Amino acid sequence: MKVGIIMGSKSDLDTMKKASAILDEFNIPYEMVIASAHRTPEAVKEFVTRLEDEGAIAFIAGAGAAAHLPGVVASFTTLPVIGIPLNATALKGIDSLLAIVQMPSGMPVATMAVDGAKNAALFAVQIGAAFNKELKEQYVQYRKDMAEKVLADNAELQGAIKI
Ligand SMILES: Nc1c(C(=O)O)ncn1[C@@H]1O[C@H](COP(=O)(O)O)[C@@H](O)[C@H]1O
Repeated sequence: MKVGIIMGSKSDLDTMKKASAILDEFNIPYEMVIASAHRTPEAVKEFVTRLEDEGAIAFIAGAGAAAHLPGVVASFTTLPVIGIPLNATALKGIDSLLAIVQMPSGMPVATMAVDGAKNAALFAVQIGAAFNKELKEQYVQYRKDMAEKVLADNAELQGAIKI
């Protein structure tokens, strides 16, 4: 099980590292590359087709501005593509959000929130967990830990209010 992470520019790296951090947490192998549908189209095709041949389960594709990258990744694979619109221009991610979410019928890209790299990786975890019992258990535990933290935060707040 492997995930392909692709971003359009080195300037996207800080945000995209939030996706690789989650995959690290779940011990899911990944390859992360900078490749652009506009600037290096052949590299995008090579990466996507190679990872699909190697048994990848999904792609995470992040791009800002005129974000054609996730759609172009989808054109080269039948695997699920998770798109992350990135805040990279004066339009603050609205440009890339609209570019990614408005895929033509028949060519879906699962679109996350602007800069939603963490959720993109969790979505990939969910895809893997549907077919892997161990990963599902890990993800269920992740949800429990998150719920416990909210409950603990609230208990702390209630304690502070009483004082
Ligand atoms: N949207 C795309 C694509 C593409 O869609 O192929 N290639 C680069 N970019 C985006 O352009 C923004 C600015 O890139 P630079 O900082 O390199 O000028 C980045 O957010 C990148 O993802």
